[in-house]
Amino acid sequence: MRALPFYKMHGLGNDFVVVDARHVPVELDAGQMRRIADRHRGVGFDQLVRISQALDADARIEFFNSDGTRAGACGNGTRCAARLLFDECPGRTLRLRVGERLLEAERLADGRIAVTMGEPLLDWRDVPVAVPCDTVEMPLDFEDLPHPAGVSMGNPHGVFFVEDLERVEIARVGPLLERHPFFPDRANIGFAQLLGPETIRLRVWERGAGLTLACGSGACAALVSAVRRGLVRERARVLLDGGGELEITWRPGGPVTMTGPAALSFEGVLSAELLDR
Ligand SMILES: N[C@@H](CCC[C@H](N)C(=O)O)C(=O)O
Repeated sequence: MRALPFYKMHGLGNDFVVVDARHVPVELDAGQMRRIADRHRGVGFDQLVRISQALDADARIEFFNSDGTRAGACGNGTRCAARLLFDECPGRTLRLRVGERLLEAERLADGRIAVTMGEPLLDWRDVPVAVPCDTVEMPLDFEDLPHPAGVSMGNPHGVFFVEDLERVEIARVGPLLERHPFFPDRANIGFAQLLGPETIRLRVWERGAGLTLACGSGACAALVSAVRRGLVRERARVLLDGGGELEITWRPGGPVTMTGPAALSFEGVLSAELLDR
């Protein structure tokens, strides 16, 4: 494959290689993606984001984890793709096709991007989890962790509300929970601590990418779970490891909205050597 231009972007430190396949076909296999994701020999990313044409939207956005697997949603990556599209053609709103979902993005006057992420799926079969249950509090017994909540934002999330985030060994328990038989499609594992009536601190072990500095869909899942448990009302600031925050809102029965920054770090070219199959 010939050299391929890319954008290196991030949302609160959750970082992406973004490729534009709207005018040239870009097909990367899992091996190529893992090579590009390698932070020593490649470029490094948590997710690769591919923008392509859509018949029913301004663009189609797809996401791939650093282990080469596909992700059905990515909040921070969606804002980054929207930022590129807004830079190219400033306008009030964009419609983005992400899997089955049609998302809407808006660039605010302060430069942040607001995305309507669609409705959370809350049935146990939709998360999915292996055991029929109420996903507000799921019967997963794991060490001394409390029972998690389950949510799909187009991708699976388990959210554990803990008293003290510093006491959770995320790098150890994250991979065990990601691949726990309770989550048949694996899952993104969030650990949330309530800091106030409108403030949640969140750390996420991401499926297929490991511990990341931020996770947009994870922030949506945490807010939805906190609302369902009566811990917050319909809005919260979610503070992430990368610094900064996402503002998430959700009213039961409606879509989740996520607002936050999207940064362009640099533009580059993926070498033919890196893209060799
Ligand atoms: N970083 C993302 C979520 C990425 C997807 C995830 N690892 C999966 O496999 O579902 C975000 O900002 O939402």
